[in-house]
Amino acid sequence: MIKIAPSILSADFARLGEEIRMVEAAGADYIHVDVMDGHFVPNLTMGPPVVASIRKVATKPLDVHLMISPVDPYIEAFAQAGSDIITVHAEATHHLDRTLNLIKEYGKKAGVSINPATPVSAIENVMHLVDMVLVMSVNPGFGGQSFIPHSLNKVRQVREMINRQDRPIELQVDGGVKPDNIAKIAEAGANVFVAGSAIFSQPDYRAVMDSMHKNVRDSQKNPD
Ligand SMILES: O=C(CO)[C@@H](O)[C@H](O)COP(=O)(O)O
Ligand SMILES: [Fe+2]
Repeated sequence: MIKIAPSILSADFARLGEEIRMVEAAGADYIHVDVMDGHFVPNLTMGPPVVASIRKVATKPLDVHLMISPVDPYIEAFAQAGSDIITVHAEATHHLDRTLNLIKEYGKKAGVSINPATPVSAIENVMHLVDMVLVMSVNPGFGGQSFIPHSLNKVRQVREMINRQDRPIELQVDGGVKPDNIAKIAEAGANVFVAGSAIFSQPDYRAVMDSMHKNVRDSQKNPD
């Protein structure tokens, strides 16, 4: 079973509540919220007040992807705003172990993300602390970029690391995920798929998510 996390970065912000209700009705498993600071990534998006407003509308877990540095001073605000999963970048904090523990102290699920140029070894020593690993398949900062093919190797490596743990850890992929490449990414071992432009650029959100599920199912039935 795969999970789909629509990234609201590509939604119509003027109608954000309605967009969230629509993707939830269309089968979203998580609502993916991209937080950017104009420093760690070259773009600015939203902060805790917007997450708190989304919380009032969303019924699915809020999957908050923090692309901000420093990050520790903001964990409390994002936790109190109603995030369910808080994902931080390994590259954005000097003390990743401390940052992940901080998220857990607030009772939230902790995710760790790595950029395309970061080796999976960067997170080897924090696997015991995380509930989710996010492999970025584009350089973070913008929606609508193309999937970087080398990311598949990293997904395979992270899947092996997860399989060595004695508890379930989600493996999320974010960036350039589309109905036509999702099966390959699932085969590599991912189970949570962020998709922004692929969903919100189409008039029928359910049709996109259904085709994502179908393509993964078909490839599982007929490998190769
Ligand atoms: O974190 C990010 C970008 O930094 C993503 O969540 C994007 O918003 C995904 O958008 P698409 O590549 O699916 O259009
Ligand atoms: Fe994201």
